[in-house]
Amino acid sequence: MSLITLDDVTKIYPKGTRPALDDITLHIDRGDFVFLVGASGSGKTTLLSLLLREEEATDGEIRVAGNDLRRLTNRQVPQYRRSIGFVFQDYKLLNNKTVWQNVAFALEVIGTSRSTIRTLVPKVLQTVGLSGKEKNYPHELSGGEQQRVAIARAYVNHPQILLADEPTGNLDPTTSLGIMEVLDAINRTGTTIVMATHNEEIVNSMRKRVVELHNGKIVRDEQHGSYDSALYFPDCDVESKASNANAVRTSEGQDEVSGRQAGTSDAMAVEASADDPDAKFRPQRSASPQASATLGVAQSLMASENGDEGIARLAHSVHSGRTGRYGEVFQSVETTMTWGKGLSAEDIAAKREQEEAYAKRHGTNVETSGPHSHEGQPSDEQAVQPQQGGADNSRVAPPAPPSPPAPPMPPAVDGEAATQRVDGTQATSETQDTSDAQNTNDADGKESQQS
Ligand SMILES: Nc1ncnc2c1ncn2[C@@H]1O[C@H](COP(=O)(O)OP(=O)(O)OP(=O)(O)O)[C@@H](O)[C@H]1O
Repeated sequence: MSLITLDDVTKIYPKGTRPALDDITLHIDRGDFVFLVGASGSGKTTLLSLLLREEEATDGEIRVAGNDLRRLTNRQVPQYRRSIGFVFQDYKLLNNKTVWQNVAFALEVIGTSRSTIRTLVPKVLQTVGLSGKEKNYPHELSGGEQQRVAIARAYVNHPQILLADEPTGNLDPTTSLGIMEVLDAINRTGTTIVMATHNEEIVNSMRKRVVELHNGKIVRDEQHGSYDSALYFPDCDVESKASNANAVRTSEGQDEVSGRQAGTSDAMAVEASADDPDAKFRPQRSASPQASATLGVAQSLMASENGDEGIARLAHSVHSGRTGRYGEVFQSVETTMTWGKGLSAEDIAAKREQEEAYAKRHGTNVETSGPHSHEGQPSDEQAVQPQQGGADNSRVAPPAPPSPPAPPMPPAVDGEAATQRVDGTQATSETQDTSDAQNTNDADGKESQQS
């Protein structure tokens, strides 16, 4: 029996002019990874809201993990939501709490003992690559790091279902890759993931099940599916980038179809071996089943040879600069400046000065020459630059890119980008003892407690 079933479900909002969901039927099995795709307004968020029981269906039956959501009383809803992790596009962290406190809070509200919290929080933070950031506040983190906190908070209770609404929507391709690695590893422990996204690069690389919505109806439900965002974002700028990207692909002789087929069978092999995905990583000693699961994810993340083909493809795609139509258009200023190298605005400015001085000395053009521009490769200095405060703290070593793109020359350093960086010099977190996390109040946190 499926873990999630929607049968003939319709949702009409009170002020809606048409059904947001129109008689949809969808069954999702335990352990599935499902991408919900479709144009803006097609009903993706509505579907997730119904599963989270934030909204109620106008018609039809929804069952989640044995719960008939029509029969759930309002008093039972909070308890129900605790069995589901939820990750939002805009993170929804508690800004007045540290990383540790944000994650611990999710456990406190369900009455987890302090000792279990002390065991679980560091493990889940390790899982998402945030060890060392425990005392930072959300404003001291990059977008990718904030999303990792949100995932840690959603996953710390090891829910059987994790719903994610555009979790990479605000992130650059490199950072998104790190987030997908975490979600993929979580999925491999058996957690069912339903993720709404517009990011075709992710969908096409991961080749999971794809459910496509259009005007509230399911128009496609495909195993190992793909997605063409140009259908939904037919902007001319995007279109021209798309044709350029396709030209690059063709000239490189990349066989999309055969690649896809190979990937499909690989993906199937991964799924076939997923009957007991925890087995390989099961820890010898652990405080609880939750701790085991969390540690399992951490171990699978660190054992890169266990990474699945979808992530490898995504890493290859991102690192070779094929960031896709949507990705290119939505690259953040921060990424454009650093190309995911984790360089601070100050570092970039210094590097720029260095290059200009070099060009002046040698009478060459700064765009085409300089100490760090040989053959279009990033300099060694850039490559080994510590990731302090960088967009992606993942410990996962993605497959080596065959030929990394030259880092784009940075535009003038602006204050906005500078403030997005985490430079680790903030004093606020230093005064906060980690143990305070266990003494957090809940009054102010209720507003955004996830799930
Ligand atoms: N609270 C609401 N009241 C009335 N109409 C709503 C409400 N929320 C969503 N809708 C409508 O329901 C439809 C589906 O919206 P939904 O947010 O589910 O789409 P979506 O696919 O998630 O879009 P996006 O990709 O932009 O997030 C849209 O027509 C939207 O305007």
